[in-house]
Amino acid sequence: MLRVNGLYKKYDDFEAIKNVSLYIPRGVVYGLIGSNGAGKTTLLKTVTGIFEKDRGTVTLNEKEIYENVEAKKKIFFIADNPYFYPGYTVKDMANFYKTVYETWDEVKYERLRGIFKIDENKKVRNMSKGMQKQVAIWLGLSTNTDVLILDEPLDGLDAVIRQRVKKLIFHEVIDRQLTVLISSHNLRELEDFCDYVAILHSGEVILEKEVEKLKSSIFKVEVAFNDGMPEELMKRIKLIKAVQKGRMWVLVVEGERIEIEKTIQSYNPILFDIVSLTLEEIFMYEMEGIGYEYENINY
Ligand SMILES: Nc1ncnc2c1ncn2[C@@H]1O[C@H](COP(=O)(O)OP(=O)(O)OP(=O)(O)O)[C@@H](O)[C@H]1O
Repeated sequence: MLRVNGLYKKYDDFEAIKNVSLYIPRGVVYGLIGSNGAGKTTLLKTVTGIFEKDRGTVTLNEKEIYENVEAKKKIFFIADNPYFYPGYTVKDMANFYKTVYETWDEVKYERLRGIFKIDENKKVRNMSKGMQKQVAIWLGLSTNTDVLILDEPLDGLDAVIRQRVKKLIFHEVIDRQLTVLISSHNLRELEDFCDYVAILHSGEVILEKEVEKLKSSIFKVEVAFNDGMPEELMKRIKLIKAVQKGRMWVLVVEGERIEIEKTIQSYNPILFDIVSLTLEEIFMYEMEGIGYEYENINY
């Protein structure tokens, strides 16, 4: 598993990463969300050892990654603007990675060639940005490393390719317990893809949660009663937010769905509906709860 503990990274006097700790178990997809300038790229490049850290530890299976060639061979990093050697074709890059990563899987490379449908004899730098991203993902998956770290890999890819890439990565997670750390601006993009999500804001992790737990622990309720909202009910449920719209109340409630239903139904509402929230809505309410102005964060 990948563990980041008390990580700090400065650019001169500017502290871009402040005391970040993450625990990423093997075989999960871990999403890192943050607005422009939140520190995602800095964090990922510091985790992979491209940038030197100022403080803290980053370990893979309890072994420090910094200046540890063996540990680094288990990780493949796809940058937001992936680097390719000048004049190199996809095939040339593949041959280069073959010499670096002992885990390189030629059969997978060939299989993915059929999926991405990109000419392996074309110079990568002459390709469009989206195609270059696809090449990076194609090569990254072919290295067959234990860990794949991706900085906004889906940006610049069209909707069909985005789904295809997600599916390919997902299969690797299921089939061989690949561990994925992926950054994005977009909660909606990662909603159906991640097991865990963390929000980075001004270099700090302000929220980290397991997606399934989150989604099964917070609900939106629309409810109305003949004689108004019973005061006692408000005390019996864990209320995050309550908004009155005429006779109807919209409540955001934390807890088990069945328990919430049972409690509210016991007051004989004349209207009652309970729905799950999107990840974006959950984060919005959670962050309001811890005092962050979500609107100002603008993910
Ligand atoms: N080389 C650098 N020198 C000085 N400051 C830097 C450098 N690189 C990044 N920063 C600053 O560090 C902060 C975090 O930048 P970073 O690129 O890590 O954010 P990000 O979350 O990846 O942003 P984006 O979503 O826009 O790519 C920003 O305030 C940025 O201006």
